Amino acid sequence: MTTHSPIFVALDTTDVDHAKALAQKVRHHVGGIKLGLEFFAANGKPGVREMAALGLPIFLDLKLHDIPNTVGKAMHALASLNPAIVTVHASGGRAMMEDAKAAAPLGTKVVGVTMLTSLDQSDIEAVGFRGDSHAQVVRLTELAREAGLDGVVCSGVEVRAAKKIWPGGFFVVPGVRPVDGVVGDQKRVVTPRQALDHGASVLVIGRPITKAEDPDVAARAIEATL
Ligand SMILES: O=c1ccn([C@@H]2O[C@H](COP(=O)(O)O)[C@@H](O)[C@H]2O)c(=O)[nH]1
Repeated sequence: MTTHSPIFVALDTTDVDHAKALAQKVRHHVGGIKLGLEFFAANGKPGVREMAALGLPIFLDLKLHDIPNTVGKAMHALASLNPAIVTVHASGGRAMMEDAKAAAPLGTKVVGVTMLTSLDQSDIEAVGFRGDSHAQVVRLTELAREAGLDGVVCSGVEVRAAKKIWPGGFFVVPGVRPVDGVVGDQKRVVTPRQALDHGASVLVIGRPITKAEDPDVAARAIEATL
């Protein structure tokens, strides 16, 4: 790892060369790179290998969500990439998370997405979940812990509550925006400093860095607030 920064920069692009160029620009201010569905759908495992060759830890944010057998097999197929972190949806249930963890390489942290940071209270009600975001995150954090996962993904609004019930858990927080940053499609948002103060282990930050006029300057400015 180049630095001990808690920032994983989300490289949401289909273009490997663009992803590599961004990673090279910000590499001294981030602790790793996050590749998601957009990147993986376009470039698959060869693309991930190209990114891994840069020498930064890889967070594969594929949010696996299917029956236990399918997720276990998918995780097995990803194992050769040795990612630092992989996501599954905690709402896939305990057996699914158990099979995901069992199929993951030893050094890979498997974390459960509790409630997407792009959802607010009205969205939760529309999909039929009960309670507010805290209730949803705490319930799924308990389930993820029982299933043997390493931690969860939640917003900075709930991370304190999640950490309270799982002090040894690993907490990934997206939906992070610098003061006055453009919020976009995120709905439960905190600043990088607040996320860390509330218990985040890792901050996922995409557009505030990747869409900045100078991504290196943006990453450096965010790092300076931590
Ligand atoms: O609840 C979640 C889970 C994952 N994400 C991912 O994080 C980044 C955030 O990007 P920004 O540009 O900083 O908004 C993105 O890759 C999402 O897929 C999330 O936002 N919320």
